[in-house]
Parts: sequence; structure tokens; C-alpha cells
Amino acid sequence: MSKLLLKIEGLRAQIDNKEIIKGVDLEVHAGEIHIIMGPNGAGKSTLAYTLMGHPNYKVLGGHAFLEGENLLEMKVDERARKGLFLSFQYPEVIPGVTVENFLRTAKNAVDSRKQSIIAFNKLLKEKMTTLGIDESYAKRYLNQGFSGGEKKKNEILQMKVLNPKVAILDETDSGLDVDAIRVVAEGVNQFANKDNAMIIITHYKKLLDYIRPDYVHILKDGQITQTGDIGLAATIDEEGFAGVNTN
Ligand SMILES: Nc1ncnc2c1ncn2[C@@H]1O[C@H](COP(=O)(O)OP(=O)(O)OP(=O)(O)O)[C@@H](O)[C@H]1O
Repeated sequence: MSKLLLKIEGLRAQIDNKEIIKGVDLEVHAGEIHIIMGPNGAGKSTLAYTLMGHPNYKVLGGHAFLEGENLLEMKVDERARKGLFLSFQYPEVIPGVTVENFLRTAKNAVDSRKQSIIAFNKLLKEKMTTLGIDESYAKRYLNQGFSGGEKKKNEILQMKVLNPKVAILDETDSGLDVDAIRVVAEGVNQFANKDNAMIIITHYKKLLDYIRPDYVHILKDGQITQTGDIGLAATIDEEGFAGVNTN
């Protein structure tokens, strides 16, 4: 079996004094794509934020290891440097900061080896070309006036530039149209390789028309209640979460 990148054991977490994550176990190996689905309010985003170390989310118990290292003891920037990436459901608008500057700063923050501006610009141009993004986009202020689809492209561009070991994409409730879903799917397919892994939180069965996940998990009331393959997503699509056996 390929390398174990992320191991989560009995993770419990709270927000606003309310326990939301109630014992999550998950193992993610290199080369795998995991989908997490679940009803609204089940705790999917909370799980992602807890793993990334968002200060509002308090860990109550359990463990999480990134390539064998204790993730929960690391500061947020350390988690990013060690190769964890989270795309935000609602990316922030940052007026005055261009896409190019933002990405270069982020890249230098996560990489131990600093890149020259020329080398970075070459990398950025290459990644933008693979995503079909016009060059002028790099000079725009981050997320300012971006359409939903452009925000998604930017999120995928960030992932490709930062090149994390484990990328968590939170697509929940983000109102993606079919084109934006394709952007995410193409980005996922271009990015996925035998050395990295992805966890994709989604309500969109449509996304699974374009990508081949290894596992589909259902998160319900703060726990993973069922794990299956793509057939599980089809069952949810047809019968809703009430239709799947979650015992
Ligand atoms: N900042 C917050 N303050 C208080 N409660 C919160 C906060 N963030 C999330 N919650 C609560 O935690 C629970 C889980 O929310 P979360 O966003 O993780 O669910 P989700 O499964 O991602 O849902 P959705 O599919 O609707 O995005 C919800 O009851 C929500 O109201």
C-alpha cells in the first residue's frame, strides 16, 4: 500500500462551546482521492478547519498525523509548510494585493527554498496556462470582482502553485455552476498524482461525473457513518442521506 499521508483518529472538536466533530477516523494514502458528503450542518467544514488549525475550532480529543507528525501540535503556517492545504469555501477579497503577489508570498512562506521572481513567474504562467487562465488575471486584485467560476480557478491555481501533499477542497454550498464544477474537476485531475492526496467536501454528485474518487465517506452528526465507492454517491443522489444505511 502507498504511503500514509494523513491519519485521523477519534478526532473531536468544538466551535462556540458545541461539540461538532464527535470522533472521526480517517486514513488517507498517497495517490488517493476521498470525497466527503453529508447533510448541511454535519460538520464537514468544521472538520476541514480543525485539521487546518483555525483558532476558533477547539480540539477536544483524538489525534491527527501528517506523514507521521503530530498535526494538532503544529501552528497553522507549519501545517501549510508540511504540505496541508485548505481551499476556503468563501475566499476573501483582498483589495490592493494582486493574485501574483499573493501567490508568490504564499509560495515563499510554504517552501523552504525561496524562488526568484523570474522562476516564480515562470511557474505561475505555466500553471495558469494549464488552467486556461488569461495572463492578465495575475495582475488583478485577489478575488475582487471575481465571478464564482474565477474564484474557483484561483483556488485551484493556488493548489497547483503551492503543490501540497494533502489538499482539502471545501466545495460545500458554494453555488457552483456546471462550468465551475468542471474547473474544479479538471484542476483535481491535473493535480492528482501518486505522491499526493485530496479530500473533497462536496454536495455535488455532478463533480463525480468528472473525477474518479477512491472513497466516498458520509459525515453525519460529526462522525463518518459510512464509507463506500462512487456508488454510494449515486445512492445519496437518488435517495438522499436518509436512504443510505448509516449504522
Ligand atoms: N463559527 C461558528 N459559530 C457557531 N457555530 C458554528 C460556527 N461554524 C459552524 N458552526 C456550527 O457547526 C455545525 C457544523 O457546521 P459545518 O459548517 O461544519 O457543517 P457542514 O457539514 O460543512 O454544512 P454545510 O453542508 O451546510 O456546509 C453547524 O451546526 C453550524 O451552525
